[in-house]
Parts: sequence; structure tokens; C-alpha cells
Amino acid sequence: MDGAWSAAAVRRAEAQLMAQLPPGTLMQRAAAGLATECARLLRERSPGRRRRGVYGATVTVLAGPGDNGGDALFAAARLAKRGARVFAVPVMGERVHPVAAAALTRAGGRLVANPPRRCDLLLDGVLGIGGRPGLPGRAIDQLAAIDAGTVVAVDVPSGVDVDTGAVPASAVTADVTVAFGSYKPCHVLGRAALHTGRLVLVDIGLGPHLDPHPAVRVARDGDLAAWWHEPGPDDDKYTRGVVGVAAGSEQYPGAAVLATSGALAGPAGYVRYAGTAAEYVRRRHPEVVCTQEVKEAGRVQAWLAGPGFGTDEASLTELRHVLESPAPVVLDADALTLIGEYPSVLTQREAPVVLTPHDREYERLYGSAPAEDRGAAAAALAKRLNCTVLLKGHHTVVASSDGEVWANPTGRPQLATAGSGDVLAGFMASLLASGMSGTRAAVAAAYLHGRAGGIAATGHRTITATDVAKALPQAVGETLSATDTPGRRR
Ligand SMILES: NC(=O)C1=CN([C@@H]2O[C@H](COP(=O)(O)OP(=O)(O)OC[C@H]3O[C@@H](n4cnc5c(N)ncnc54)[C@H](O)[C@@H]3O)[C@@H](O)[C@H]2O)[C@@H](O)CC1
Ligand SMILES: [K+]
Repeated sequence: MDGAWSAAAVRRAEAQLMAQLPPGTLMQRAAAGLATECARLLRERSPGRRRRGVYGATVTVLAGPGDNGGDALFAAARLAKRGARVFAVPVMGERVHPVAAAALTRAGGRLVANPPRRCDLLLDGVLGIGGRPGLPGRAIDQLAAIDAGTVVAVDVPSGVDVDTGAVPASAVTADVTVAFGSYKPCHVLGRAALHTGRLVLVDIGLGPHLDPHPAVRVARDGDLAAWWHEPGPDDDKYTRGVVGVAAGSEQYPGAAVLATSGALAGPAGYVRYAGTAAEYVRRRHPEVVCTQEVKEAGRVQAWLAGPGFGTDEASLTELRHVLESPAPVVLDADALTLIGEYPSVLTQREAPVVLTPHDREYERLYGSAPAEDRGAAAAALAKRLNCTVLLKGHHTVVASSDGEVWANPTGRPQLATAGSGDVLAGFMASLLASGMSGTRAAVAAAYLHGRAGGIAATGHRTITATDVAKALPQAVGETLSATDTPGRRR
């Protein structure tokens, strides 16, 4: 697992570490890591660039008044020593880190008000973790005027809200963000994550001093491998888990087919379908055992209810039957509309519930649209309804009822396609049926679904939900074989 820590938590860790080191050491570590990444980027081939390498490259620094500007100026001084033409523009009056500015000047760089209109690399050293959302006017003007080959954000893209990932005002949009010591929530959450570009972490030795509980967690391949239940020699189709799918209708049979496709791609050994689209499911997936009603389906270890399911009296009755079962459930789509109208159906449930709203469904459940702090928004709904909440978006967030927040690192905009959520929900129910906790099932499903979207999109501009379902087994295979985790059963 990776984590992202708030500005205050990073400052506490930095204070502990700085007390053990000579003054200025951390800034030099940060600047050295940043200069190395910049040099690497300048060596890369880039369409708009006339030459490759550091020597002779044009590097412009937007320098704010604090230590973030200091990092940028020290890194630029290292590039100037290697022959780069460096122009640094103070963007908050004349206030810049004085020692770093002097180092840059000694190395041959220049402090200017008007840099060249084109540069190979633009370093955003306007604001770091001390920044409030928004940019000073001069930074906005320079960003509009400069044609930069590559934009590198120093620690965070300036202007974003570091702790929440909100972007309420203007902010830098980076190609690469070089983060120091740890990730921050803005790198992985909300609109700010769209401003981050590719993320590079520079180790400055902060790790041992960081709080063991990050503000936001980010799953990695190794987590998935450790959580995944591989069948053993004594397992059969029942012990691997039976998943029940209550989805689709005569009007929307596709939702039933897609949700069962997702369920079949998961680790459960048996998929049952209950609903009025049974004929369609049977034709598409002969391995699914179909009934017309939830009550006829027999025992399952987890249910999915909701996609294409309808919101009438009959649907409400079926939803009540699902919720009466002692198994964990995933509630999606029409089931979310129903619990928005009849919240009492959720009370008295002991087994885990995972809700998978998009923003409009969230609003129906919570009474207002999700706040720009999407981690907090998901956590507030999870707490209120005592459920796990997976809040869909370009960066999907999962929150547990006890306030744990996870940001999903996989996924792409093409996944916003009809039926893609049905596949996700079916797959998640299969993970629950295999014995994963609600929060892990939600985190793992989002992760693998995003990865499957990447596989399906390779070489294509558009993808369908069916493509994503077909790519899920490969996504699972690649993820589980990427690491060798001791806890995993073979
Ligand atoms: N503390 C440390 O040990 C280290 C800090 N480092 C760097 O230091 C950064 C934090 O530096 P600072 O604490 O000096 O803070 P910043 O450089 O983020 O901000 C400096 C000042 O900008 C002003 N400001 C904030 N928001 C503004 C806005 N929206 N518009 C206009 N002005 C605004 C404030 O007066 C603030 O004090 C980190 O992000 C990182 O880049 C690194 O050098 C690593 C070590
Ligand atoms: K910055």
C-alpha cells in the first residue's frame, strides 16, 4: 500500500527529520532529486523540442516566495551548471528564496521579469504544501504566455488544494509532478489529480517519520495479491463462494448480462442469477444458474442488487429479500435510488453493504452533491449509512464507515461507458463472495476494473463494457503475477 499524507502530517515528519540533520540538507535532497528527473526529461525525445539533453536547453522557473521556490531554484542551479540556459521569474513581487536565488545566479542562471516565450522545460516552483488554493496573478500571466515543452510541478501542482484534491481556482497543469518525501492527497484525489500528470516520488528520508495512518491510501499490486483468495486443492465451487446477481429486467436485459459477466470474471466458484432477464443471461452465459426471483435463488455468500433492476414495487420487494439475507451485498444503480427513497430498508443489517454511487446517485442518498473533497464526501456517506462507499469518478474513491479513504490509481476516461458500472458491481460481488471484506472488495474491484479498461483500450480509442469484462481475467492475472506475496495461497 502507498499512502498520501496531509500538509500538516508532512510538516510534522519533516520537523522530526530536520532535527537530526544539518540545516538545508532536506532542501538539497529534494533539489538533487528534482534536477535528476528534469535532466532525464530533457534527454527524452519530445515533439516540440529542437535539441535533446541538458546542455543548451532552455529552462524557465516560476519561483514563489517560499521553500517550494527554493527547491526549484536550487534544482535549476544544478541544471545551469550542466549548461542549461536558466531564466527564473519571481511571481510574488521580488520575494524569492534568497540563498537559492544566489546559488542560481552563481551557476549562470538569471532572474528576469520577462523570460523567453518558448522553453524546453518549465519548473513550477510557485507554491508547495504552504500554498492556499489559487495562483498569484503574475504566475497566471506567465503560464498563459510561455510555450513550454514539458511542465514539471515541484512537489505539488501550484494552486490546488493540497489536502483535499479540490481545484477551486486557477492551478498549474503539469506533465510530471516530482513529489518530495511522500505523496499528498492532491496527487491522487479529485480534480487536482488531473493536474498532476505523471507522478515521481523523490525519497528524502521522510518514511520512518510519517504517521502510520496516511490520510489517503492507494492500493498496489501486492495488496491485491495478498487479499485474493486462490482456490486450494480442497476447495469446490461452493467453498470458493456463490455470488447472487439480482439485476436487469425484460426492459434492461443488458444490465443482467453485463453484471453476470463481471461476476463470472471474479474469484467466486458459482454465479446465480435472479430476475426477469433470466432468458438472456442463460443464452449468453450457460454457466450461470438462473431463477426468476431472489427467494428461489438459494444460499449465496454475496449479492449484487440494482443494475437495470427497476424502481417499482416489485423491485423494492426483491431488494428487501436481498437485504434480508445474512450475506454481504453490493447495491448499485436502481437499488441506490430505492434506498434513497426508503432508507429504512438498510437499517438493522449486520452484514457488510457496499454502495457504488456516481455523483447524481450520491446526491439522492446524501441530500447534496459530493463536496469537492471527494474523500471526505465518500467518508461522510459511509459513516451516515454505516456502509462502504465507492464514489465513482475519474479518480474513484472508496471510504469505509470508520473513515478509511482509498484513492484508486487505475482507470481511464473511456471507462465512463454504458454498462461499465454493471461489470464493476458484478465483479465486486464475486470478490465479496470469495470472503474479502467490503472495503477491500471495493478497492480491489475498482483497481482491477481500471486495469482491465487499460488492457481493453490498448490500441483503441473507444471501449465497451463487454470489452472490459473480457479483459478482467487478464487484469487479474497480470496483477497477481506482478508480485510474490508470502500470504498468498497457491
Ligand atoms: N520543510 C521542509 O523540510 C522541506 C520543504 N520542502 C519544500 O517546501 C515546500 C513548502 O514550503 P513553504 O512552507 O515555504 O511554503 P510554500 O513555498 O508552499 O508557500 C510559501 C508562501 O506562499 C504564500 N502563499 C500561499 N498561498 C498563496 C496563494 N494562493 N497566493 C499567493 N501566495 C500564497 C504564503 O505566504 C506562503 O507562506 C514544500 O512543498 C517543498 O517543496 C522541500 O525542500 C523538502 C524539505
Ligand atoms: K509547485
